Amino acid sequence: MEKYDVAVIGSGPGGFSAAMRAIDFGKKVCLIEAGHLGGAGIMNGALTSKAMWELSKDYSMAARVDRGYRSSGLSVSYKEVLSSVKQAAKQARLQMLSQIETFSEPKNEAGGTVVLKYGHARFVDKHTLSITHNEEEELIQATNIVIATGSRPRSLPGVEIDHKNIITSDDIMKLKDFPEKMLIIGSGIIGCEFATIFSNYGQTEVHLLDRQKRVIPFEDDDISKAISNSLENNGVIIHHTASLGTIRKKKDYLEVVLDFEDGHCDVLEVDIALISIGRQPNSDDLGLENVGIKPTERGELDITRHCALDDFKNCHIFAVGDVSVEGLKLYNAAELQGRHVIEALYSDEKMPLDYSNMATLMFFRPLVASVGLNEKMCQERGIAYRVATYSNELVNRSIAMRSKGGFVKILVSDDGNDRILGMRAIGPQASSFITSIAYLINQYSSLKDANQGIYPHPSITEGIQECLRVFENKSVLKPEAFPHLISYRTWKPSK
Ligand SMILES: Cc1cc2nc3c(=O)[nH]c(=O)nc-3n(C[C@H](O)[C@H](O)[C@H](O)COP(=O)(O)OP(=O)(O)OC[C@H]3O[C@@H](n4cnc5c(N)ncnc54)[C@H](O)[C@@H]3O)c2cc1C
Ligand SMILES: NC(=O)c1ccc[n+]([C@@H]2O[C@H](COP(=O)([O-])OP(=O)(O)OC[C@H]3O[C@@H](n4cnc5c(N)ncnc54)[C@H](O)[C@@H]3O)[C@@H](O)[C@H]2O)c1
Repeated sequence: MEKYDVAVIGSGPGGFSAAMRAIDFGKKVCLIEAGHLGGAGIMNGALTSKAMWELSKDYSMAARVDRGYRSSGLSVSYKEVLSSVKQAAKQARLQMLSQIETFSEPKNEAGGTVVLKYGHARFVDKHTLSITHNEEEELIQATNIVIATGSRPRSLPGVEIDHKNIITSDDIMKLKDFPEKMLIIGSGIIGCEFATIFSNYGQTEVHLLDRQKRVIPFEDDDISKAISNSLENNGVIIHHTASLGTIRKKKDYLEVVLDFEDGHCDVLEVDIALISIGRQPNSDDLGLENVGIKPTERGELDITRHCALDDFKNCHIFAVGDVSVEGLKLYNAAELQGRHVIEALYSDEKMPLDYSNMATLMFFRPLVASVGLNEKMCQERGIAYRVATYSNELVNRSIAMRSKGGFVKILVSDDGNDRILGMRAIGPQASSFITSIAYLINQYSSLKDANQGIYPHPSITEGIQECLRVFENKSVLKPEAFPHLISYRTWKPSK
């Protein structure tokens, strides 16, 4: 039986980063993958959806008629879009394979190596895994085992996903053409991202089912409202306070009944129904019963701040990424955890993981970036705060881009320390500047520290600068002159 220092189950961002950091510590690593190399980090997930988003954004830009140009004969082929998206996935996968090949033999003094085995891994005992591939079984042993098996789309009780007309995000790349009419069930990040992508192409009538009054319900109302408005401006028809009644399969279409909170129903005919109501951890069929590990009711693996499934000192089995209960279900969270578990095992790194400055991007039109606390979180935790918003409409770069809408919103603590607590930014380039605020949060910086920055002109980041100045009543443009574009308020918990 082959023996390894570390076996990693799953090659998504969590598993791959763990395997690569283990090489740095001179370890002999076995990386096991049952499906696509790179997991949802690449295929049917972060990379492929972002490639689709980028292409759809370019197309929608070319289709504009309000910028002094008008393209003629513009057309788009879903097949060719997919071909480009597949190329993107292939490029990233080949890079991973190149590195795996490079380290199949020791390359430096530390001497770490990695072998990739395709197959489904299950625990036989605490140090032994069986790997099944094409009905052949192999056993391997490892001192430490990292479970990085990720997640899959959650199904909707009573609705059979046929992967043709009733689909999940895993099936988007199997579609043959742009649907004429599409219903997206679930208005979380995946639902709103695909609503943005398909509406950007303008080939599909997109309906979005939202159980509540606002999409992206975990964000503050002003953010959710801005996202709702921008989706609607892009042509998406949002059915707020609706739940799915029935889906009936007809010969050429789906007949869908939507039940609304006020008691009325709407019947729609669509070609495709996309179910995007969250994701389910891949913790079943891992033989966890053989090693005494019981997932939570939701199927997640309950880990410590060092990603251990038991007391760290006595633990040989760890879990990272979407399968775990900790952190946000994001690419960067999985990668952070994968790196951390190996550093905690083989170095002096003993600080528990801190997710407070983890930034997120949501790929709508325009982009939404977030880091740290929002008003809802502060209110739930009873944290007194001051909050300011500053519209991009007052920022010269945004004016030059002829870009409409978008704003930054910053929260600072109202406890005399003026600590930066969080930021939300809606607008172009939000992805590139969110990390500057993430850094300030990580450094426990105050408003005074943050105001030391000198921002380049003309840049969208000048909106952050002005927003920070609003707290100290030092902004160049004043809330009194632009009450609908600049706001400031405070909140304290009631005693
Ligand atoms: C449509 C979509 C868009 C997304 N966009 C973003 C984004 O823009 N930004 C962002 O930060 N996040 C995004 N995410 C989330 C991100 O992709 C995940 O959080 C991340 O991939 C989780 O990484 P992971 O390593 O935990 O698991 P995964 O990436 O899911 O990888 C797990 C791997 O384990 C393998 N596996 C499972 N069971 C076994 C087994 N028993 N044996 C062997 N192998 C096994 C699977 O085949 C899979 O390849 C998106 C997700 C989706 C679905
Ligand atoms: N840009 C990004 O960072 C990015 C992009 C895509 C996905 N992701 C990750 O993928 C994960 C999964 O995304 P998701 O959008 O599937 O989940 P989600 O948890 O973000 O949203 C699910 C939505 O479905 C709704 N819902 C739940 N049950 C429903 C039902 N029976 N009927 C109608 N609606 C229902 C919920 O109210 C919620 O709005 C997210 O947690 C996110 O972290 C991240």
